[in-house]
This record gives sequence, C-alpha cells and structure tokens, in this order.
Amino acid sequence: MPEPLFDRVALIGIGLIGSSIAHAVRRGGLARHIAVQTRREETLAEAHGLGLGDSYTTDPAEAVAGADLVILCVPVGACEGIAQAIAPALKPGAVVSDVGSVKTSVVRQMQPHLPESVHFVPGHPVAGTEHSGPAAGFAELFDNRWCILTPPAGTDPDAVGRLSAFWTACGANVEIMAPEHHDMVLAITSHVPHLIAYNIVGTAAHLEEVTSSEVMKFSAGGFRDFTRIAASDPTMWRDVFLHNKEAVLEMLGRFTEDLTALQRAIRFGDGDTLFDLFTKTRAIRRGIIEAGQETAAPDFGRSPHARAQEPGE
Ligand SMILES: NC(=O)c1ccc[n+]([C@@H]2O[C@H](COP(=O)([O-])OP(=O)(O)OC[C@H]3O[C@@H](n4cnc5c(N)ncnc54)[C@H](O)[C@@H]3O)[C@@H](O)[C@H]2O)c1
Ligand SMILES: O=C(O)C(=O)C[C@]1(C(=O)O)C=C[C@@H](O)C=C1
Repeated sequence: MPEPLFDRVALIGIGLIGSSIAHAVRRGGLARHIAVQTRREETLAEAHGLGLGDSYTTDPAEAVAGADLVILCVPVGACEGIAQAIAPALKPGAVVSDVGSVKTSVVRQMQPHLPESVHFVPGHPVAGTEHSGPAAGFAELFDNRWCILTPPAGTDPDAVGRLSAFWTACGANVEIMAPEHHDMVLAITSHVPHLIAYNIVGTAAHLEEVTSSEVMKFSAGGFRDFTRIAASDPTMWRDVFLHNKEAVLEMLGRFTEDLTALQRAIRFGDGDTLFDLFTKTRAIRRGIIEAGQETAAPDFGRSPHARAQEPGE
C-alpha cells in the first residue's frame, strides 16, 4: 500500500457525500485517520455503527484539530457558520475544502473567516443520488465522475495538486474552473433539471388532488425518472436554489423562451421544428453514451445497499 496522501482527514457532515468520501478513503488507503463530525448524536451513532471513521464528535472544532485535509460535506447554507466555528482550530498548512453544489456563495461564505495559514480549495464532485444520510454512501460514487475544483486566484499550486491527487485517488477526473463559471454550467445541467423535476411532480400531484383522479398510478418510464430526481434532499436543494439565484434565474429565462417556442410549434402544427430538436437531442444523448459518461440503461446511481431497500423498483 503506498503512503497515504493525508495523515488525518476531517469530514464535517456525514451524509451521502461525506460517507462516500469515507468509503473511498478506506478503499484507497488515502488517510491514516478519518475524523467524523455531524450535528446530531443519532447521525453520529449511525456513522459509528457503519464504521465510517476513526473518531467521532459533534464539535466541528474538535474534528478539524490536527487535520491535514478538512472537507465540509454539509448543505451549502451551513458553510459560513462552520467556517467560523473551525477557523481557530485549523492546523497551519491544512487544505480546507467542501463538496457544495454551488461555488461562488461557498467562497463568499467561507473565505473571510479562514486564517491565511490554511489553503482554501473549494470543490464539487459532480456525482450523487437522490438518497441522503450516512447509510447512503458507497465507495464507487466518484468513479469516472468529474470533480470540479475552484481555487481562488493565488492559491498555493501544491495544495491544489494534493487535493487533485486525493480526488483522483477517489476515482474522479479533476477539472479546475472559476466559481462563477461552475455555477453557470451547473445551473443548466443540474439545478434547473432538479427544479423541473420538482415542478412536474408537484403539478401532477396537484392535478391528482383537484381532479380526484389517479394520475400517479399510471406513470410510466419518463415520469418515474422525474420522481426519482424529485425525491432528492429538500434541505440540500432549497440551499442550492437560494445560493445560486442569479445563474438559475438566467438559465430558467432561457429555458422558458425555448419552451414557449416549442409550445408555438405544437399550436401551429410545426412538426419540422419538433422533429429537428428531437433529432438533435437524441444525438446528444448518444454522444454521451459513446463517450462513456453514461450507461445505456442507468441504474440511477443507486448503491447496491440503497437498491436493496427499495422493493418494487
Ligand atoms: N446529494 C448529491 O447528489 C450531491 C452531489 C454532489 C454534491 N452535493 C453537495 O454535498 C453536500 C452534502 O450533501 P449530501 O447529499 O451529502 O447531504 P446529506 O443530507 O446526505 O448530508 C448532509 C450532512 O450535513 C449535516 N448538516 C445538515 N445541516 C447542517 C447544518 N445546518 N450544520 C451542520 N451540519 C449540517 C447533516 O447532519 C449530514 O451529516 C451539499 O452541499 C450538496 O450540495 C450533493
Ligand atoms: O444523479 C443524481 O441523483 C444527481 O442529482 C446528482 C447531481 C446531478 O445533478 O448530476 C446532483 C447534484 C450534485 O451537485 C451533483 C450531481
């Protein structure tokens, strides 16, 4: 086994992403010690029962003491409070990172509180499922997925290199990007799709209610795929939309214009417009499969453990 990349890793928050990192660290022997922190005793006990760490605490400052790598794995809206709480306890030279789905806001929330003696390298593994909590994680989550790092200008390249090596060892492909660019790209590829899923499931549920008819019962493939996305964690996604407001509103504006154009095409029987778009989007999907970024029949990213808990799926 090669030398671990970090001596002590502190995971602040131990839900889907924190626990998946813990599994990946164990799988690759990437650290000598994993310190696990979370707010609630019950969650901590669950993490303990799953053997995710080597030490457990509800105190974030205690968890980061002596850590060479600190990763915040909490909802985006919780980052500022945690940065404040851990700042005095951080080890000089430590790499401090996060996994938040939004980056500009995380930089704004955390950077002012962190001491100059640490290296702040925000990150986002672009991999997940609709499940949450410590039992939802699995070591393979990041395999062959992107992990985007958004280091502020002037960050020590060695620290960026060490965090890149960590994510590569977790199975991911690393890309460096400006936080604003990250937020714009993820708004259209991840955030707006989630909003659409929440909305369409909400609309169908409302229709069922007001018409007192069975709408959900007859849902087939397409709608069921939306219900999977719409089952994603409410706290996490509330925070994503509140913290990536501008980019999401910009992309929603474009989306709405394009949707209106399709509405017009249907109204006026313009089959060519519909056919041309559907041909283009089919080619995009096939290109993604050929590039090996997706399987033809996805299992929706669920862990074997999570799948076992879902009878009837
Ligand atoms: N779920 C995904 O698909 C996915 C993918 C990539 C990145 N992310 C990002 O990862 C982060 C964690 O998401 P997750 O899916 O692991 O969530 P999760 O709900 O499974 O776990 C969240 C953890 O944070 C803790 N927590 C919640 N609120 C807190 C607060 N106010 N203060 C301190 N701790 C708090 C919880 O106790 C839990 O340990 C989020 O920022 C999310 O945007 C999620
Ligand atoms: O596959 C899923 O369930 C996801 O929603 C994962 C997904 C995504 O939109 O691709 C969700 C949010 C994250 O920030 C990164 C990944």
